[in-house]
Formats: sequence, C-alpha cells, structure tokens
Amino acid sequence: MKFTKMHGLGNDYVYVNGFAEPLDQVDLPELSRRVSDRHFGIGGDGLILILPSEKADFRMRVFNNDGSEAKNCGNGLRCVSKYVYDHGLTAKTSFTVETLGGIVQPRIQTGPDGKAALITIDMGEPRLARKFIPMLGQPDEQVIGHPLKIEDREFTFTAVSMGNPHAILFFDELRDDDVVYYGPLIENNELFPERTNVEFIQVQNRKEILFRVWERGSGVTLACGTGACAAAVAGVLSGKTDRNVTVHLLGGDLEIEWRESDNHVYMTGPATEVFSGEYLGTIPYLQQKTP
Ligand SMILES: N[C@@H](CCC[C@H](N)C(=O)O)C(=O)O
Repeated sequence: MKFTKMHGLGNDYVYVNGFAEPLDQVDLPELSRRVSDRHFGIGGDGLILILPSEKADFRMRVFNNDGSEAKNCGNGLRCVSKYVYDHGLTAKTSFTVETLGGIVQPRIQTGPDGKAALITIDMGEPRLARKFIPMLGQPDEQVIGHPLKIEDREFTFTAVSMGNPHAILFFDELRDDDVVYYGPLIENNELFPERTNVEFIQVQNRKEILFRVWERGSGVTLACGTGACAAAVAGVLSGKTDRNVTVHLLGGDLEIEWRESDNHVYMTGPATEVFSGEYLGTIPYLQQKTP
C-alpha cells in the first residue's frame, strides 16, 4: 500500500490515496492502529484517507491512532487540500471536501514553486447546542463556562462542535502536566457519550492565545485545527478574545476568524508533505462473511 506522510503544524498522519489504493475490504481501524505505531509502523497521530465523493469534489475519512473514526480534522483538511492540488487530482484552488461532520470548502494560495503553500478552510458554522457536541443534559442548551469537578480540581469549560467535539478550558498559565493528567479524564468524562477532545488555553491578549490539546483517540498532539477553531469560538463566547485570533500551538501558528457576516469559522495555515513510501506490513482485511 502506497502512502504519503504529511503534517499540519506537527499533527502528523499517514495519508492514503483511495483513488489509487483498493481499500474496500480493509479493516481501517486496525490499519490505523498499525500504521500509526511510531515503533512498529510508519508513525503518526492517525490515518487519513483521500476518497472520491458523491456530494463534493473529494471525501476525507479520519482515524485516530486508537482506531476510532473522527468526524473532522482541521489539520487533515489542509493536508488533503495540498495533496489533491500538488498531486494533480484537481487544478482548482477552491473546491469542496466531504467529511462525516459536513462539507467544507478549502481555498489554496500557491507558493513560488506553484505548490499549495497556505490553505484557508471555510469550516462552516460552529455547533453549540449540547445535542450537537454531543453532551448530556438539556439538548438545546449551550454550554459556556460550565463547572466541572475532576478529583481535587474545579474547572470551567465551554463546549463547541466543529463537526467533532471540543471541551475548551481557560487557564491563567498552561502546565503540560495538567494536559497529560486531566486530558484523558475529561476526554472520558460521563458528560460526553462520544468522548471529547480537550483544549487547554491561555489568553495572551484579545488577538492571541496559547494552545495545548489532548485529542480524543490520539492523546497529546502538537496541533489540532478543529480545536483551534473551537478555542477561538469559545474565546468570543466567553468575552475573552476578538473574532480574529492567532493561535500559538506547539507545532506553530494558525490564524482563525469567526466571521460575523456568515457565522462561519475560517482557519488559515500551512500543510507539509514529508515523504512517500510503500507500507510493507500486513494489511488487516475484514472477515469475509461465510454464506
Ligand atoms: N487533529 C485533528 C482532529 C482529529 C480528530 C479528533 N482527535 C477527534 O477524535 O475528533 C484536527 O486537526 O482537527
């Protein structure tokens, strides 16, 4: 199986071109676990498939490194956009991509070499009601500054869906130990029936925030695009930041705008192709049903 290793600000995935590789009978959750392994596989935060779509120009499927399938991935969308443009799957600099969380619209700015350099994704509208996160409780209620007690600590969080769930917590000062300890406890808290991504945010000023993440199904990653969008939305909802913010992630910066005129969130940042190769490990196939 041919693959391409790409990252968006260090959030790295193994990308497989489903236009060329037959994936119908493949056990994709198991394949993701195998290829993501940083010692026995290729290494990555998960597996992303670039596929044909009946509803859009392309379709993206995202698997975390624990094998769970996610409904969206912001860094993945920028990498998929770069892949389809640089590899000649499209000549358009603006197109549509279907995800399980909805259809989004990337726009590519090319560099001096003619390749995709900076990509802006129209991520659509954030979804704020509990039923969209999903989160237990009154289905139509928004969750802004909600108390959450975990063991000895009292937190408050804001819940935002960017197609996938995010719980955003604001701190005076970020501590990596908190991300590693409280991240998995909040990810698996009973409030979130489908688990959640967890963002740890420090506001620097109204236009800049520091960002750490514990990703559902992948743990600590260097960046999370949907998480950066969700954090920007949470910053506005809680009155802490403006609608345009620079998000400083461990792997670099993203520019996020939550536009008032259309209520859409726009994410701008780079995408990087690192190497291509052929996976020689065993491909896990689905069990054939016996008649
Ligand atoms: N890294 C991604 C998000 C990947 C999926 C997430 N872990 C989930 O399960 O929802 C991003 O850049 O948005």
